[in-house]
Amino acid sequence: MSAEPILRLETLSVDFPAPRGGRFRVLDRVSLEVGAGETVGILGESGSGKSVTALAVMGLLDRSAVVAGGRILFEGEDLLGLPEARLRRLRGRRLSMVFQHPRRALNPVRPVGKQISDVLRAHAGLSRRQARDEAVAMLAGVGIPDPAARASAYPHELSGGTCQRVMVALALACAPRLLIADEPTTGLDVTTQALILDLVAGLARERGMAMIFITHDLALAAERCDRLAVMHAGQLVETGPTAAIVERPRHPYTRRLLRATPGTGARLEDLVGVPGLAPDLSRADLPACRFQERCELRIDRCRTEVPPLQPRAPGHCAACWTVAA
Ligand SMILES: Nc1ncnc2c1ncn2[C@@H]1O[C@H](COP(=O)(O)OP(=O)(O)OP(=O)(O)O)[C@@H](O)[C@H]1O
Repeated sequence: MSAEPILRLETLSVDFPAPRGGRFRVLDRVSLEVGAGETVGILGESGSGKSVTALAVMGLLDRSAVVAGGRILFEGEDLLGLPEARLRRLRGRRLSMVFQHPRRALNPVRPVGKQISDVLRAHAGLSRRQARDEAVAMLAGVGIPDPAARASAYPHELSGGTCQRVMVALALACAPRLLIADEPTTGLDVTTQALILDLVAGLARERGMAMIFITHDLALAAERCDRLAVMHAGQLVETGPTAAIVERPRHPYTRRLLRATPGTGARLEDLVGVPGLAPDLSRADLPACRFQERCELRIDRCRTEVPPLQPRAPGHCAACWTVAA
């Protein structure tokens, strides 16, 4: 990775109000780096904290969330505590996100071409005409046929796949330094999925953009990402180069995930290989390693002391008391 990563999360912790009063920790000291031109896949079961991590970076966490500690360094600047106006300027210009549900993320009462030209005008200072032409060119760039006509369509007039392409065009409109794609192809057919992922990967390579790819689909992440970060119940348990993790996973949870993944398209929740449920994060007696109760290798220490993320091979770290190297 280049000397200075585009994004560096340092021991980021996020709490939400607990149903019975107090707070519970949904992100527990998460540290992660993403370099220029690099795609990092964040993997984990539902509720493991992938979206909360993404929303924290974007400054779009629910108002009830409390950032309990850590830093979010974007190009060296801590995003936490930045005034909202400055964050808003960063979003869409240097930081962008493709959401899980494009129809919900797009403005339903504005034609899609206008939504893209709004971004171009606000952030790149283009004239109305330049922005309109550029928006049509961007729709063509994401493979939408007859882009000039589609530019004046409203989201409800377009298919799910086309809306997702519009989201990608919107997210890339101002050539961000970091793109976060949260399950960007959920609900799309395999062909459209591959087209969209190829498109984003191509642009990322071309522009040296950093990318975070959030998914449940381990096989897809293995195919698309340079590095992987595996999360379980709000804790980052393993991170490293994709090939190293796939060939020799160190954390017992990652090993189970790999054993449970027969091939591309398999979704973790469909599989039986990871026994037990992730713990209820609002429980008062949560073990220090949140995988402890599901782990066949557990020792007493796992209940009381959080294992640090430690290097096991170059660039490959795992947080576990029981794996030696
Ligand atoms: N607004 C909120 N209020 C309370 N708890 C929340 C809120 N948003 C998320 N959480 C909790 O934070 C935890 C992490 O959720 P998150 O959405 O990040 O998981 P995820 O890994 O992205 O899951 P999925 O794959 O299902 O999207 C979960 O326990 C979830 O219930």
